[in-house]
Amino acid sequence: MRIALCQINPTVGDLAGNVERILADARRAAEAGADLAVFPELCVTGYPPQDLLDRPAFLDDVDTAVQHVARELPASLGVLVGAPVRNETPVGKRLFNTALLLADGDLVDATSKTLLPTYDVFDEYRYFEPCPERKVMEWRGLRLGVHVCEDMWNNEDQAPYHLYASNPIDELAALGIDLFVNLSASPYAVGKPIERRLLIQESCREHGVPFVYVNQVGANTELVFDGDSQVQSAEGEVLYHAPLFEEAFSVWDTDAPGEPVESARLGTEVEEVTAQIHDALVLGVRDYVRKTGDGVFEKALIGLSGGIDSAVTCAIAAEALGPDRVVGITMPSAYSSSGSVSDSQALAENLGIEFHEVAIRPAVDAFEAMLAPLFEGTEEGVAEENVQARSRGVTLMAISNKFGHLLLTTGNKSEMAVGYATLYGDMSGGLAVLSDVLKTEVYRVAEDINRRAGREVIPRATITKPPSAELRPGQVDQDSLPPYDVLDAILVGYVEEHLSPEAIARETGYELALVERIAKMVDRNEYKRRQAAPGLRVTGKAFGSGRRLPIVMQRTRVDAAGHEETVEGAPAAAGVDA
Ligand SMILES: Nc1ncnc2c1ncn2[C@@H]1O[C@H](COP(=O)(O)OP(=O)(O)OC[C@H]2O[C@@H]([n+]3cccc(C(=O)O)c3)[C@H](O)[C@@H]2O)[C@@H](O)[C@H]1O
Ligand SMILES: Nc1ncnc2c1ncn2[C@@H]1O[C@H](COP(=O)(O)OP(=O)(O)OP(=O)(O)O)[C@@H](O)[C@H]1O
Ligand SMILES: NC(=O)CC[C@H](N)C(=O)O
Repeated sequence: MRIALCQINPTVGDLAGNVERILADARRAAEAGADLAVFPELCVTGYPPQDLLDRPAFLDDVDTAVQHVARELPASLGVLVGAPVRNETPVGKRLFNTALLLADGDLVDATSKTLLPTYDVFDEYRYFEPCPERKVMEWRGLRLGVHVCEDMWNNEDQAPYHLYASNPIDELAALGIDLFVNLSASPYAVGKPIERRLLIQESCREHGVPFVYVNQVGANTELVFDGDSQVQSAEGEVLYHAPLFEEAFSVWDTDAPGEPVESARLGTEVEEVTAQIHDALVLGVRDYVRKTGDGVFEKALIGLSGGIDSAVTCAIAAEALGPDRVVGITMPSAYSSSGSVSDSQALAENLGIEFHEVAIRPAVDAFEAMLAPLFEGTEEGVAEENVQARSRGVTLMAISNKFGHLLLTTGNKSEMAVGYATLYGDMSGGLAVLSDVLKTEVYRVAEDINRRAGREVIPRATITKPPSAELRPGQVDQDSLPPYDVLDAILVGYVEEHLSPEAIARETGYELALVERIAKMVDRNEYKRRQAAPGLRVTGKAFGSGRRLPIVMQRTRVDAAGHEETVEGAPAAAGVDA
């Protein structure tokens, strides 16, 4: 049997567009002599459809879209597509997350997802009822073990579960199948390609059954899907591997399976991981701009400080959209270094983007004069510093409003973790490009950008200067933060691995007092992150919908002797110098 792997990029809610994409690949599959075309999980709606699934009219439209796909398919081609299907019984959640086998105008067979991920960014049990039974789909004489995404992920590393009670892979194999077929919508995170590779390999080897895996590609809001569709032999050798971060189409023949191919871009080396992060961010920006509204965003807008974060954000935007669709604005204040303008200008020239200078001094002076009577007798401090960041925010949002540009925010994960950003200042904007990229990784992405270009795109001075908010004379980030390699190691433990300060101090060897101070900053700045622009997720634990912590909390505990101990307080107002 010839099987087409259709790694398409659906847009959430775009039923007409998604149907068109499915039919285009179905026609291609038929032309290539395929018997079956496999598409990703929920490809008719795009993943994740979230609460669109609560709208009856949307579900009616999905049914119509599926019928249309079936009707318009090339004759005798079978397609496996993912769509939500109503649960007609009166018990349980109202929908199933289903893989539909369509051919010749009809629904031939269907099977639904059993393991519904409900952790991190996934919320499937909110909508779907788990499928209680396993079945084999027969097509063109082959017994197919069709299942949906998480159904193949019954491994102990899946937070926050131990093993699921059911194991669809083992259960399908026990029914006697010729081939596993997985329809996925599995977002990228550092480490994911290698994890998938090994998981599929384990299933193949354990059961002696080959595996066809088809994943969605493209970005939908914060999630970036890398694709990574593949075929593995019964021995767990890779026979086909789709390119990451782009649409792909390929036909694989079960009767002529071919030789093992090179395992490319697994992300086992640091440079590979950095390159993957870079590609994920580029795709994330491109698809956000392309898929939001009615193509409202002709251009992206970035405040250029001469620093590393705005430079990397800008270079990614230029790659995603083309340099003619990116606008950089430098906005010097009284405390800006001369490099803030010249390095920004050099970056703009290197990228070939539109570039303007708007001095914020008149605005800052005006605010100071306006507030002088009220602030009389007080010491200068964060309030005055933040007026600068906010004057820049107002300026950028004015430009955004006037020309309809999308303002990109530049804060990285390290800064967003500890609240090192100004609300309604540099946090103004619609999409946070780097908010899941630690500062130490931002430097690696900058080097990667220059390496790929084979020239200096990000100016060397931008990479080597000490990071500074430039909100007061001589300020550098390290006045109030530990060096970024130290900070990032602590943040990985606290944010990504959920470790206690004590465990982090033990593991890293850093002083407990330092680790506790950072942990406290992370906790206290939850309110800021809740108001932040959505960010592109590239790690297993990003700020955003996959990390839900209370804003209002007091962390206390009782020691063994029954005494109350304050662990971390969360007073009503706290800046970064907690
Ligand atoms: N729990 C809570 N719930 C709701 N609101 C809360 C709150 N705690 C404080 N607030 C409010 O938040 C305000 C404080 O937040 P905010 O006004 O942003 O100000 P804040 O966090 O105090 O200051 C911003 C800090 O970020 C640094 N910064 C700024 C800009 C760029 C960079 C950089 O290098 O990238 C660094 C800057 O040096 C400064 O230390 C308080 O005045 C209060 O109104
Ligand atoms: N002089 C400036 N001109 C234009 N934009 C600025 C300027 N200063 C700050 N910004 C904007 O505010 C963001 C936060 O800047 P800041 O310099 O305070 O911190 P940062 O996190 O070190 O960022 P960067 O590495 O980009 O400098 C910048 O990324 C930039 O978008
Ligand atoms: N859509 C899904 O079921 C995704 C969950 C899965 N573990 C993944 O990320 O690959």
